[in-house]
Amino acid sequence: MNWGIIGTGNMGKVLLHSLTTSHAVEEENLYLYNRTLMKAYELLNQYPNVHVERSLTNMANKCDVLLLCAKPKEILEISKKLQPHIKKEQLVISITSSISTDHLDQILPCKTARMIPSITNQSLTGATLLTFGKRTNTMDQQMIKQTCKLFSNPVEVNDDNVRAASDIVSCGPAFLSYVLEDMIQSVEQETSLKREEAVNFVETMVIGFGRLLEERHFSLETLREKVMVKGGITGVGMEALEKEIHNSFNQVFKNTHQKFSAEKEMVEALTLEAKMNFSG
Ligand SMILES: NC(=O)c1ccc[n+]([C@@H]2O[C@H](COP(=O)([O-])OP(=O)(O)OC[C@H]3O[C@@H](n4cnc5c(N)ncnc54)[C@H](OP(=O)(O)O)[C@@H]3O)[C@@H](O)[C@H]2O)c1
Repeated sequence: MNWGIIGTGNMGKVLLHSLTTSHAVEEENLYLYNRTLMKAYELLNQYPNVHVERSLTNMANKCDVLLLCAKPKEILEISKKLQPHIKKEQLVISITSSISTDHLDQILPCKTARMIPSITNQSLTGATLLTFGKRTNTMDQQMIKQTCKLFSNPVEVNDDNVRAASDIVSCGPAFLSYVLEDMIQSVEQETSLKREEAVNFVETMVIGFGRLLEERHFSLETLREKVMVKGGITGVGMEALEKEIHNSFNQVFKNTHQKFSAEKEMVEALTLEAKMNFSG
């Protein structure tokens, strides 16, 4: 089975890495296409046996599964261009929350799915969020799940929960990095610890923290309880933290959902326009 990655930016590259290193797809069965073709050709240095194609038509002709790894508006443009070349048994997958399988179904005559990756998939961990289009059958769904299982923990999500789940799974690593960077900045301002040492301590701590959770030694709650002696040193630190950051993620999720609604409105309008052009 041949897989294609259309768009070799951040996420296209993460998926290229996770699909090949997990052997979910062998390099010989992977096809790449990017708007700026040179960037796709450059990937041959790292992945010498993948194929780079010069057009979307070639991608449609050669691949059974196509991953659309671009921004929402770009995905719609790509889908419109693919439309005349796609057959009903092919599978086209959106990797972005605001392009649902219903949107793709309105433009394309084939099977569709949504597969939202996370940067954590690069190290063959973390979740992928899956939604299956109405034209997929059980075999298609099993095939996608089994493929994702080789580099992640696949979880099915519906349209109502997709944004909240993506906020944690996909945006979460950026949010947590920010919080940890803030910890480093504060320790540098308030103590004699040098930045380089602080970075090293934080990175080592986070890797150990992840491993404790992975090995199921603690839940988040029991871990916190274990470390924090109330009235002890962690306890007084926690008092300050509770005052400063408690509930601060509420606004984060309000913002992401507001942007998501605006993006969905834009996608709805452009999908309708594309549909009318095809039928007219
Ligand atoms: N970042 C994350 O952790 C994450 C996680 C899950 C989902 N996502 C979603 O993934 C999507 C892509 O994000 P990204 O960070 O990978 O974006 P990105 O780095 O900007 O990559 C987009 C790629 O698509 C290419 N492209 C655009 N239009 C094209 C066309 N018509 N034909 C072929 N290639 C085209 C671009 O080519 P050029 O080289 O010419 O610009 C670029 O390489 C976004 O919708 C985002 O919401 C991101």
